[in-house]
Amino acid sequence: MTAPVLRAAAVTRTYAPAGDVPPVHALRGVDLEVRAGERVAIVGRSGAGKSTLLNILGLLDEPSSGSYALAGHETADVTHAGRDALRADVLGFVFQDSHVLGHRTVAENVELKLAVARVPRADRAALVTDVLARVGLTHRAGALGRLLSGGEKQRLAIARAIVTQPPVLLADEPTGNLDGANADTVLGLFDEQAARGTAVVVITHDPRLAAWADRALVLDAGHLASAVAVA
Ligand SMILES: Nc1ncnc2c1ncn2[C@@H]1O[C@H](COP(=O)(O)OP(=O)(O)OP(=O)(O)O)[C@@H](O)[C@H]1O
Repeated sequence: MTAPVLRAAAVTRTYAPAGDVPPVHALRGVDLEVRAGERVAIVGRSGAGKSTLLNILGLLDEPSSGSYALAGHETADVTHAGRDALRADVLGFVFQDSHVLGHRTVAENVELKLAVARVPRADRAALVTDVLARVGLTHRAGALGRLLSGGEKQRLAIARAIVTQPPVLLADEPTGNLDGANADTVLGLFDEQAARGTAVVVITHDPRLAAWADRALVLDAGHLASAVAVA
């Protein structure tokens, strides 16, 4: 079996606020391995530690203890600059509110991601064209981001996240603001990406996403528990 593309081992994260406030043990020893092409949903109540875990998986935060390896790199051994490069090369992010740049066109929104990922300028236009076709936004390529509908914005967010063909796609409530049809479209795009070998990890309140994933895990008070039995 192939090595996991993402491996968290005994990860804890304790927030230690200043003053008399007691520390918060947001993650209490999380083990997680995800392989290429797997679709994993992590569900949990508000305050369970989902954002904390996503921040660590996305290299936006570091564990208090334990280890996290991404695409074969032990992240504790990576320099600050190395983390930025690793994030750009290995990760795609999709957030609930899409973070689309409203005053840039759809095509520019995608091209900016390629620039950050240091893709040569000469290669960018073809990649933008290809990914906009995949998410069904070819006809909106010249439209400003702020003029898109909610579903279109989320498809643009996905286009940006997948245009570099990252080995790992992390999504935070990716269907939270969408109606059923648009949510299905988003999950269909994730399916396609997983079929291309990307590991897709979705963090959500929505138990329906557990039914979509290959594997569903429950985060409860900082513990990541066994797969949920999906009805
Ligand atoms: N910067 C911080 N300082 C102190 N405590 C924090 C901080 N960030 C999160 N927490 C606490 O850590 C715990 C886990 O928070 P986290 O945001 O990871 O949960 P969540 O599952 O994402 O919640 P939600 O679904 O409501 O966004 C909560 O008790 C929260 O109050």
